[in-house]
Amino acid sequence: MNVQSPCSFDWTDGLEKYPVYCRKEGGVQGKDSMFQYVKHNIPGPGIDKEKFLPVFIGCSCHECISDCPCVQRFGQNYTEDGKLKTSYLDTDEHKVMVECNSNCSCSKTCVNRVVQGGVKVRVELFWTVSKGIGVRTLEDLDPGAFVCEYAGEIISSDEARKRSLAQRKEDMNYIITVNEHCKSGVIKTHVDPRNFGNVGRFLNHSCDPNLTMLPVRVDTEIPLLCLFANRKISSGEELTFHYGLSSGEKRTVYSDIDRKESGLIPCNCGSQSCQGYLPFDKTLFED
Ligand SMILES: C[S@@+](CC[C@H](N)C(=O)[O-])C[C@H]1O[C@@H](n2cnc3c(N)ncnc32)[C@H](O)[C@@H]1O
Repeated sequence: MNVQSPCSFDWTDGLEKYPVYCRKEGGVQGKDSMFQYVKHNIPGPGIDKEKFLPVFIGCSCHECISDCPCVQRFGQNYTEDGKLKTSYLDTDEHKVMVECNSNCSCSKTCVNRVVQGGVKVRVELFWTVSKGIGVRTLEDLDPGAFVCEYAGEIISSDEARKRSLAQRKEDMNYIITVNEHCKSGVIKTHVDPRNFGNVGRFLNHSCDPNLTMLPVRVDTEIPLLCLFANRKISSGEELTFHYGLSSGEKRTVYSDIDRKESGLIPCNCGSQSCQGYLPFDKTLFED
């Protein structure tokens, strides 16, 4: 794969470790009118800024191995070479993952700090045949490799519902809702990278994806929605994740007009297990 820059500007505004360029074919315009690049989540409407302040107690380790209090409390989630343990990718039962944080005295290269540094691998944007812009990797990836966050504005459920209803007639939707089921109920996190987002906003959906999204916490209770390779991925492959549970609808039931009313978008992932439509959170479309 040719890693040379195919167009002149870096879509991350120099904020990430590696620049992200876009292949010109398909006539992708400059990004300035589309969105503002942010490396991590920012508070949006309806979110108390205090929720973004550090809440976790720090460790005083030099090297965070098994006796680090953070590792003892939240587990050793990563291998020595910074990959997510693959057992985490094979199960629907996910434990709470918390990394060392800004109250810890370990360095930025601590083995318990994997997702907090931003995009970890070289990627580029490209124009897909039927899904708009997509993201592909410019390097081979092993299972468990961290690729990027799905970062954007964190918004309240009311705001997510308002924005989803407003966006239902548009072709591109960006709001992702993650539901974490815990003893005290369901924690809902809504991220909208449409106006403020990182490279994750260009990841397309697939019914047979090569990335898995998992919530990881660093400083605050608000999780980072992190994307890890769930299998070996070759340089040049498009990176995709599953946008949610299947909507369960059949492709032939809706005409395009009905689709615009219902918010359903036909899925063009091309996989053998394609469910026909992009998944979405129905509760966001109820008045
Ligand atoms: C988060 S954006 C992904 C980036 C988008 N392709 C772009 O050009 O900005 C989600 C939107 O991309 C399109 N998309 C993503 N996956 C798709 C798929 N499998 N089939 C059809 N359209 C898809 C849909 O319009 C969806 O609302």
